[in-house]
Amino acid sequence: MLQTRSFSLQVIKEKRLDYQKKLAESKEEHQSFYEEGSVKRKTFLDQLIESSDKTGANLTDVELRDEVDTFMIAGSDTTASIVSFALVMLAMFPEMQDKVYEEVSEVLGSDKPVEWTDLGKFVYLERVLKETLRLFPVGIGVARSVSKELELDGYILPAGSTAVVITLALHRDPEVWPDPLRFDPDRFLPEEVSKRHPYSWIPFSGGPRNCIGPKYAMMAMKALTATVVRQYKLSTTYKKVEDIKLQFDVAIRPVHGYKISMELRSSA
Ligand code: HEM
Repeated sequence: MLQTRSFSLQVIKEKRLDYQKKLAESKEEHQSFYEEGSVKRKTFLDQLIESSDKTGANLTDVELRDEVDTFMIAGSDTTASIVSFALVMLAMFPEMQDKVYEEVSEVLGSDKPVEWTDLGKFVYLERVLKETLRLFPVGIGVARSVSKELELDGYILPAGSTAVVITLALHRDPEVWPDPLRFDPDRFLPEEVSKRHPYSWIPFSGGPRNCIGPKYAMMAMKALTATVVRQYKLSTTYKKVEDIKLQFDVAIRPVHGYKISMELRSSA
């Protein structure tokens, strides 16, 4: 981790020097540094360096690195972990795996790679991923500091205290989710969703400081899961959701690993 962080810092220093050099050149030549309107896209780091400079925020290299790290950790570990849990679920429930395979084959045909325009058509896969996010919501909960005294359901939360919502407990509450340990993607059929409180499913948290990446995350998870299921048949020694004992580090993880066997499909 330390090595990665010093590597990130090195990249940031170089990018920043590059930015300053190009900025000076473009001022001399009265050109836009980033070729506005052209097809050339800025990377996330380019955008950060530029806006830090233009807005006068003047983030230090370490602050920039922390922003980049937040994106990398918040955006990649989370998605990877949900896809891994989803693959375990599909391995555990072969009839659901078949359904996903059929959907993916129908949309993609025999050898077309997944494209952005295909993702909206993976409706059953989306329900599978949502049900996975319910049972294994990555972050165990979300915390907020209480800025002024608040009465909630007859309880007083004093100013200065910390309020924590344990997402995992909410997502497995039998009053909200009947038979909560049953993996059932059809809980996310529109007619079922409309029966529940909008905040009964909050894997990305809620309110003004919720996750910024749900749409991108869903796209990435669909693309990855579809690509794997299309090529491999999955199986696992796990028999039921209760068998997956969880440990809580920064994210929820299975104590005994994801335990998936993959067999290349004959049509792949
Ligand atoms: C399955 C994938 C993901 C899950 C389950 C997830 C979940 C969460 C949760 C629970 C929070 C805490 C929000 C709060 O405190 O209320 C959060 C924050 C955040 N997430 Fe995600 N996330 C995912 C993917 C992503 C992706 C793909 C990105 C970036 C592209 C991202 C960027 C962020 C950032 C920057 C924050 C901090 C927001 C803030 O403090 O204002 N996340 N995420």
